[in-house]
Amino acid sequence: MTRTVPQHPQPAIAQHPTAAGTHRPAAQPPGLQGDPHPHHPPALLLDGITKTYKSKAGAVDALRGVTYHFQRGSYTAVMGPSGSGKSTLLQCAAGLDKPSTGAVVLNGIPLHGLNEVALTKLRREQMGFVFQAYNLLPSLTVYDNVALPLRLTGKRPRRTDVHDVLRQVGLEDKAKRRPAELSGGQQQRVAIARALITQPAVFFADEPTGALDSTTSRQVLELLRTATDRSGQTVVMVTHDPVAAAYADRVLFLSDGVVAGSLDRGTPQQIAAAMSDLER
Ligand SMILES: Nc1ncnc2c1ncn2[C@@H]1O[C@H](COP(=O)(O)OP(=O)(O)OP(=O)(O)O)[C@@H](O)[C@H]1O
Repeated sequence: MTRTVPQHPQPAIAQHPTAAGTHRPAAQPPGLQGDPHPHHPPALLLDGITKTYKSKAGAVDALRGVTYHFQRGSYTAVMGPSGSGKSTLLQCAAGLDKPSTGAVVLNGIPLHGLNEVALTKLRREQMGFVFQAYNLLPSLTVYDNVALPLRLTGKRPRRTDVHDVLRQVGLEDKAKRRPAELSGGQQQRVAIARALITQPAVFFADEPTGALDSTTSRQVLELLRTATDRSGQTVVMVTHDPVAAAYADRVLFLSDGVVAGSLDRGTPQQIAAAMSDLER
């Protein structure tokens, strides 16, 4: 894939003309649809997804037609103003919520064709989750927290595999501790080890560094970077932080429920400038 680094003060992102100030579902131009590959299915395909939340206060169109190909081994940050649909996109992409229309296809498997049991199985086997709340089980040791996803899929975790992922996140010596005995950054690294153990095709990360200081944030972001560079895994990460987003190959900007633009290999400064253009 050719990467271009736009030089500010040129426009940092190519904005889609219908993205702002309109509530019509907008067909995205091909340039904003990721990188369709003629021979390999993308790790994750969002195909024209919309999401409308209905409540007593009325309907909210959180996503208004998003088509995007996340290629295998890519690391994509999703950014956008508050309320632009980032969390909704992640929830739909990970099968935690259903789009109102459109399809989500993971490794060639359409999620809408699966019942709850099959969806849960696919999620456990092919997706890894790293969220701001670490969601570790407090009564289990670090070792058992990391081994849990394998146990849930009925596999017997091999000690060497658990120790191997703990070593990757630099916590081999903490295997017998409980989460409450670790710092926030260490807990997040346990959460990453737990996501790594099943070797998922796609990692979904929602503000993974939101609660961390800059040193531990860097460690966590580098671990996700390594997952793509060494193992060809795919990362989709929602973040508000331009420094975190700069670890990605590409930043995808959402605005008002549509893809408003993208920026490849941007520096934190370029990403921040693009964000403020979007919020203007
Ligand atoms: N369960 C829900 N019921 C009704 N409306 C919702 C629900 N969840 C989200 N929304 C609305 O959908 C829109 C998109 O929300 P979403 O949480 O996806 O945005 P976001 O970009 O992740 O925002 P933030 O950066 O503030 O977390 C917002 O207008 C929000 O109010």
